Amino acid sequence: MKNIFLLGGSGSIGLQTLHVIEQYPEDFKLVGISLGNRNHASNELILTKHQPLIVCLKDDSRLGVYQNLFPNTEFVVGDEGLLSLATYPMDGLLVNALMGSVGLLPTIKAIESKKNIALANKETLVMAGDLIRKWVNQYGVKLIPIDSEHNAILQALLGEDKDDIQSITITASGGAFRDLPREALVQVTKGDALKHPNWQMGAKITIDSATMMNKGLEVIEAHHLFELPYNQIKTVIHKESIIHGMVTFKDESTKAILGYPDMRMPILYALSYPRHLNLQIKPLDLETLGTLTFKPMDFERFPLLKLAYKVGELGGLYPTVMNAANEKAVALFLNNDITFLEIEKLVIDTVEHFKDNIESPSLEDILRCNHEIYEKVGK
Ligand SMILES: NC(=O)C1=CN([C@@H]2O[C@H](COP(=O)(O)OP(=O)(O)OC[C@H]3O[C@@H](n4cnc5c(N)ncnc54)[C@H](OP(=O)(O)O)[C@@H]3O)[C@@H](O)[C@H]2O)C=CC1
Ligand SMILES: CC(=O)[C@@H](O)[C@H](O)COP(=O)(O)O
Ligand SMILES: [Mn+2]
Repeated sequence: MKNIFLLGGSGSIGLQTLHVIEQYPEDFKLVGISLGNRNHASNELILTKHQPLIVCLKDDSRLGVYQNLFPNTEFVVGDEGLLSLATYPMDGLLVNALMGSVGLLPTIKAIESKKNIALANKETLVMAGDLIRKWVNQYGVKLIPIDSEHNAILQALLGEDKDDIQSITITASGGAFRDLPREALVQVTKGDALKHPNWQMGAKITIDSATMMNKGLEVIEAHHLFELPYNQIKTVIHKESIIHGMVTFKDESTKAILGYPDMRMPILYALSYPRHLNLQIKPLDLETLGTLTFKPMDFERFPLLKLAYKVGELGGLYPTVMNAANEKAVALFLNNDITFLEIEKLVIDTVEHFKDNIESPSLEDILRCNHEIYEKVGK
């Protein structure tokens, strides 16, 4: 039985993780969870069903209500509460399904408390990939990606020698506006941008997908996960999202992992790694699948992906700057404060004006930079 600590339990990945856990009562036990404020009825159902030992609430607005309903559960609150959950003194796997930079510190604290990590929160690796890799090695824990492309590449790499890799390829659906030229982006709305063609996901990543920032974050995430230079990390538009990731070896043979777009597959693999357990989802049927299509990535059409490669190469605080600017710009867009194209502009301008890079920043440098950029962008 594996103990599971789930951060971001009320979100898209969080709820799908719960769905997976519920299919395997003999294998996984939810012992800790963090929950937001979106749906209290759903939160109460989760707590009734799983009876976790510790629960982190986003704020204390309904703390008393929860404490009365679940007197045997320990409740903690806010950012400090996330750290208490991450460091809970019990072995287990921490699933980080938080959205954004808030995910970084709990990941680090969980590593220090020797928990294995199943990581959906890609922002963690974008901001502090070098430090995370160092701590993962130092504390001897596993870091397993949930992000579908990286999870697929992890599967394709199992049993292979890193020296035999020629390149890895991350596929991109193209997002909500993949068929629109740049000129048409002037008039797109929030509602349009939130319509992802293939995946049902949280709002922030859905917008990142429409700007192609998501692929940029994923390229940096892959650099840290697989310890590959950026010229060995490729992206291609694959609008069906059936192939999630590929590894090409030096002899030109290529391994690809396929499946319908359903996050329960990579989530289960991250929970059961390196085993593949039964999963009751739509079986892949090649006969009805039809044609799989591929288009070269257009870096002029998607300048944020081009920026991410540049920022990744520059290293230091640059990925944190890009990530913080993007997180703020997307929040402003979702709040109807800026237009879709202003997301790109804010992110590019912020990176261009940044002059205080540090080659090997400490965690404190990264957190301070993240906070300063987030506060400054859009002001
Ligand atoms: N959704 C997907 O299919 C995929 C997601 N990812 C990555 O996984 C992560 C989560 O994505 P997704 O599930 O879509 O996002 P959601 O927005 O659906 O869920 C995010 C979760 O984090 C919680 N949260 C956000 N901010 C805070 C905070 N400050 N304090 C405490 N809790 C907080 C939310 O609470 P609340 O309920 O209140 O909003 C929610 O539980 C992201 O990094 C994303 O890039 C990667 C691949 C696929
Ligand atoms: C499901 C998943 O892993 C997302 O990160 C997905 O990749 C988003 O789709 P895009 O390919 O459009 O970015
Ligand atoms: Mn992905």
